[in-house]
Amino acid sequence: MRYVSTRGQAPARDFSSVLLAGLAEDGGLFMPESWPVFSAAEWRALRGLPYAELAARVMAPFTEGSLPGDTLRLMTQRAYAGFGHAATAPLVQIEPQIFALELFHGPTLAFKDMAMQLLGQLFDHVLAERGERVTIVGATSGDTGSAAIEACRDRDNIDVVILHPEGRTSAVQRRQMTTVLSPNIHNIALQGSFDDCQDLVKAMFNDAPFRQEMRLSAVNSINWARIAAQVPYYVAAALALGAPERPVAVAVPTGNFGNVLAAWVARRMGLPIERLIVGANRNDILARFLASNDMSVHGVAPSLSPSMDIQVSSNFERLLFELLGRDAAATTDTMQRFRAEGRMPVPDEAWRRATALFHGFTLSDEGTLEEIRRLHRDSAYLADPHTAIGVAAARAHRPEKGIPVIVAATAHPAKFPEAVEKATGFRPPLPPRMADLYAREERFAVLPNDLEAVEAVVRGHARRNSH
Ligand SMILES: Cc1ncc(COP(=O)(O)O)c(C=O)c1O
Ligand SMILES: N[C@@H](CCOP(=O)(O)O)C(=O)O
Repeated sequence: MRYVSTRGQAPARDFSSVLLAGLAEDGGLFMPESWPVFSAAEWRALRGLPYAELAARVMAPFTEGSLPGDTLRLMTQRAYAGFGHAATAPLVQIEPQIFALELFHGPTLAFKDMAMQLLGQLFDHVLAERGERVTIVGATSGDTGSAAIEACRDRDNIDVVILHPEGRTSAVQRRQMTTVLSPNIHNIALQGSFDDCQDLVKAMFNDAPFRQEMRLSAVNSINWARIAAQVPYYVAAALALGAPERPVAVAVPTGNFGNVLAAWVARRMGLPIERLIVGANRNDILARFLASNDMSVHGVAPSLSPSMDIQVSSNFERLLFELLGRDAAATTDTMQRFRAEGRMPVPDEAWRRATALFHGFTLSDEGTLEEIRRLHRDSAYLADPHTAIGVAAARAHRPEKGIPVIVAATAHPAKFPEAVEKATGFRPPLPPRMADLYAREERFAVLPNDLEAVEAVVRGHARRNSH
């Protein structure tokens, strides 16, 4: 499989090169040159397979030409071996028609592990094969950072620098990152929002000499490998609920638009997903876009679902590219105007095409607490604030009877104990292996929102590269 940039000015690349590059050299995001489509018989053949096997088969078209099928299979087996649930991503019915797809049984208790554990394997393999090393720079609103750190800690050929917005993650999320004292792991608490962190990461990639010198690589969902590794769980869930004979809907608590885009990709591959429901907190730019074609940035406001405190959703560019008929020049122009004016001018017919499939929903903090309370009371289900928004979104946009809704349950409630306790009176405990999290030493640097300052710190850490 070859990949092209949404901005049309970077050379096409294979999967391994896309993995290492992260962002395309022209500032765009990589997309498959064409979409693989599975037939109904091919979907049926995946039904009931162990998750690692299913994941390898679903991802195979994306890695074709870069990785032999057996190598990929070995990696998926290793990636999911350490998960805390035999089903890897179990599907739990929480009310009529609504099912939680629990994606939080990995080492850091959030859905990011589903892709990141595999990315760790992929980086190992490709870097060893090429005899190269990389400096990973990542932005996190709380979960990507710890999942990346967990997947890449103690690697000789990878340095990891993660930027999180100072004071805007939960304490558990922050400590999961900052208490990892491995020599190749570095945390920066940025005086700004997640959007500022993500802007700085992109700015480092767009600084060509710096990017080259540091051999930068990405673990955010700007990296296509992240999206590809998030497709299989939608396939597994849909098959379990009767696909390909029976259509399903998918509801996703959304921030950077990566997780819901992965569901869109599954649909593009022929999985019968009837609708995609996008849940938002008060940072509701995507819901506003879907309701009235208003994609304007209002500034990031803190909420009880901090991982979704995002206004500029990177992966929207991938959908835009498709909505504009893969017109890279129009995509570039639209993205540049968005950056310059803070408002994205999406043509009306493209917006209508989006709204035929995507439905938006916004929930306040009070609504989120009420939803956590309701799920606990009526379904004996303990949801974290992000998952609660997904469930409320599913209920608000529930399709006709007979079409089940898969809700991406994106984090374990123990990552957000204060919110869950406030709603239910019950404080979910961390698993025993994390019981001493609050007693562990933390290490991180606090930096202003300034590219030069951040690049200096990255350079300092990546200097190990030349030894
Ligand atoms: C717990 C949780 N839920 C939802 C989201 C939003 O997912 P996405 O950024 O893929 O839209 C995130 C962060 O990405 C998250 O960590
Ligand atoms: N919510 C994320 C933000 C980054 O998203 P990503 O999927 O692009 O890595 C987080 O928790 O860090």
